[in-house]
Amino acid sequence: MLKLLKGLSRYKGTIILIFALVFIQSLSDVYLPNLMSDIVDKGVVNSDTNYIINTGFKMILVTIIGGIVTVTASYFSSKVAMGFGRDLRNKVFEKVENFSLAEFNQIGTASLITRTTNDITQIQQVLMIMLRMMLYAPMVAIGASIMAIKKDAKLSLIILVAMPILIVSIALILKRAVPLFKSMQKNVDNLNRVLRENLIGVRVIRVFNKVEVESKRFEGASFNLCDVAIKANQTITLLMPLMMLVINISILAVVWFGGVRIENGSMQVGDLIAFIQYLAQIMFALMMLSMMFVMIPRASASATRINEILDMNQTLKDKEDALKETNMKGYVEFKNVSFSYEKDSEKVLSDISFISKPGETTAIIGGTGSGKSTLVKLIPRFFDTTEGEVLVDGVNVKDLNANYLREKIGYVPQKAILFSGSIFENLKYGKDDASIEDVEKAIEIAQAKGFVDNMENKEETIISQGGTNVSGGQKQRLSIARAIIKKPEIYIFDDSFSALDFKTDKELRKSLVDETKEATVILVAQRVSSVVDATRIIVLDEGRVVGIGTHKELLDTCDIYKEIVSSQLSKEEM
Ligand SMILES: Nc1ncnc2c1ncn2[C@@H]1O[C@H](COP(=O)(O)OP(=O)(O)OP(=O)(O)O)[C@@H](O)[C@H]1O
Repeated sequence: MLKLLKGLSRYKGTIILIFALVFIQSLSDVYLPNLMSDIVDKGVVNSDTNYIINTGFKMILVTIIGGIVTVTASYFSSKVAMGFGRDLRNKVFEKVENFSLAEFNQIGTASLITRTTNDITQIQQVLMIMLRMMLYAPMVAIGASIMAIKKDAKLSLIILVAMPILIVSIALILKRAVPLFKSMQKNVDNLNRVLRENLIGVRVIRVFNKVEVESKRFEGASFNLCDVAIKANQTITLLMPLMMLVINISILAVVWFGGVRIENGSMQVGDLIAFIQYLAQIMFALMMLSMMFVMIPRASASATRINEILDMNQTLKDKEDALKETNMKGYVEFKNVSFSYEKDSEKVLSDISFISKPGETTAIIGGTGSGKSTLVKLIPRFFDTTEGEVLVDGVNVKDLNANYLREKIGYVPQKAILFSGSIFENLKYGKDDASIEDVEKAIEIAQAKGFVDNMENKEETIISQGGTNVSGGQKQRLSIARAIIKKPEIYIFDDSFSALDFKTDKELRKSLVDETKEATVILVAQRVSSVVDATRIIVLDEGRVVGIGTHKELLDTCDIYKEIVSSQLSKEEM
């Protein structure tokens, strides 16, 4: 937590101001009972109305000052806490944006969302209270103790007895509550995960009639969180009655012994009234401190979770001398590349080597799970190779600046992703300064013109969140258009034509020929018709290259390719 709080340094001035205000607030709070006792002992006892009025005005003045500084301190502490939360959220977001897919896998999307929202809110809340109470509570406890001793040292022995009882009870309650609060965060994570899966998979859940099963799963996660939250809060609510009991018994003792001392003439009535107020102040200060101690461990659990993200070793970080320039354009080379998703786990790709030059199309075909998508993901460096090298323009992608590398690539993922916003905005993702003409041209090449023109607002039509208001094939064509508009040196189509009908697939490939003639095209496909014209076809089987060549060559040399082809084409077509 302390490590995170270092980020507060930019608010140093405001924090000093808050502490100064809180200092004045505590002085005014401790001073008020003293004035009260003066009114009774000097004003009421001597029937001195002037003294009562003057001191009364003084009390009003001190109260007004106290009120103003309290409100101002609250205002500034909220400002600092919210600003700090905003900075931290941005920092976490920036870090996550640069995560490799492996790091996403490691923490999980649901947990990343909880950490960026709920966990940071915990820290914000505790910070706001800390800024106000960290100084105020000890100041009031010490100030009120000194004043109480000054009023009557012997009666202060009651405080000496009550305080340890209170402190031990608080400590016992916290010992039980803190682990419960820590586990609450884990349960929030779990609830988010289940909710997210349910929202994304709602159609599948309905069609498989699993609504009830999923409701139960959600209920389970929800009840778990509820149980822990109830237990934690039940434990904490014990604090209040317990403290009130100790405070009230102490007040009773003070009134009892104070009464005896007044009768003896060793104490004045006003002092007794002030003493009771000081006692209450001390006890409430302790209560505030204990509340802070409840919140700090919960926030520190959140801080640990946030630090986990901030400290994460970014495996795909750019080297300091990463290149931002190359002599060649659009060359892709795999040199004995092997890859496994996790250390020591089975290889998903083994010993892959090939070269693809501008003007050439390299198609990758193979059964499901044979490693096709994994292979193309190594080119924009979503992952690093386990063995061997991936070279772009003759340079190992590890030595290239990531932005520079990705600027060269137009990547169309297997699962088309569109963002909420207009079609125009979505396509401009490929090129910031794209004109409407650029967009229209890209739409035409991607065979999307037909359906875009039929939409009421054409390119200005709004795509809803997750692209749910366009069909799978339309989404694919728009994401192809987004890559085309970029005019990249390297096109990567990861099974990007799978949702298109044969006719559109054919027309799209035809129109792409012209557009991509100076670029390198790497194309993953399941359909033979999509790969027959490729310069070279790589046949993958369980991560290994079992054939490489043109359609004709492979028909003669590669049995697996022959099998794939014969399952899709008639003898005449072959
Ligand atoms: N993020 C990941 N973490 C761990 N393993 C993965 C991950 N992604 C894929 N794999 C595994 O890697 C292997 C190859 O997957 P890949 O997606 O590259 O296959 P593919 O040939 O593209 O399949 P498909 O044609 O079905 O899309 C599979 O066995 C898969 O289980």
